[in-house]
Amino acid sequence: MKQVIIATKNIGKAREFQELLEKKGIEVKSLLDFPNCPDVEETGSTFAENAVLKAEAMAHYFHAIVIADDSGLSIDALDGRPGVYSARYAGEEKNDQKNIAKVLEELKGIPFEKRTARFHCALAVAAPGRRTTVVEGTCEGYITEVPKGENGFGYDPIFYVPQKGKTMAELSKEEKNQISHRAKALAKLEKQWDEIINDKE
Ligand SMILES: O=P(O)(O)OP(=O)(O)OP(=O)(O)OC[C@H]1O[C@@H](n2cnc3c(O)ncnc32)[C@H](O)[C@@H]1O
Ligand SMILES: [Mg+2]
Repeated sequence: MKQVIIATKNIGKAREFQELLEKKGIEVKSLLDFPNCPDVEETGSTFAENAVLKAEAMAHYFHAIVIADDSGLSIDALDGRPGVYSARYAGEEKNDQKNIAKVLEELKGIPFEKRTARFHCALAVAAPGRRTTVVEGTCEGYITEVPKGENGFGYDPIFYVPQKGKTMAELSKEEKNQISHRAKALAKLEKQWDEIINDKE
């Protein structure tokens, strides 16, 4: 079975990649399987820059093909925040509940129709001796006034998906994987899939 390493320590992301790739017959490992691997500083100013930083550092570390995901939520009424700071919006501890509470506080009094937002996902594929490629996907929605739903991770409970009439956290994992920013970005990698998986260095 072919194997891919996803350069993430986020269990929510790792599970989604497992779900998305294992049906293609690809075994997915994440950095959670390698507890001693180093942390990569996300010093870029865009999702794409950060995805490249993570993918290239880990491809170098593992001498293998690595896919990194840098993603986040961009809210129009907050001038695009939390953006690339989504994971740490309410502090270094990366607490989803606190991040959600901060966003809801900042959006207090703003009516639903002005609470437009989108999830972004940049995926970078890196391997030693290979030119790094980047693809991106987005998913449009609205920020709710209260969290709803138990599925997913991160900001999913406050992200309303109009075409489903539910928050992202109320969708099943199959439903989220049909419409998510991550699934859309991954679909764009499909064309390069054979080359990536059957790497000919
Ligand atoms: O860097 P890695 O190790 O991959 O893990 P991370 O959680 O730090 O990941 P990012 O730097 O890409 O930050 C992304 C944050 O954006 C949010 N996010 C990304 N994708 C999401 C999704 O599908 N649903 C909800 N929130 C999401 C969530 O808060 C993530 O922590
Ligand atoms: Mg991160």
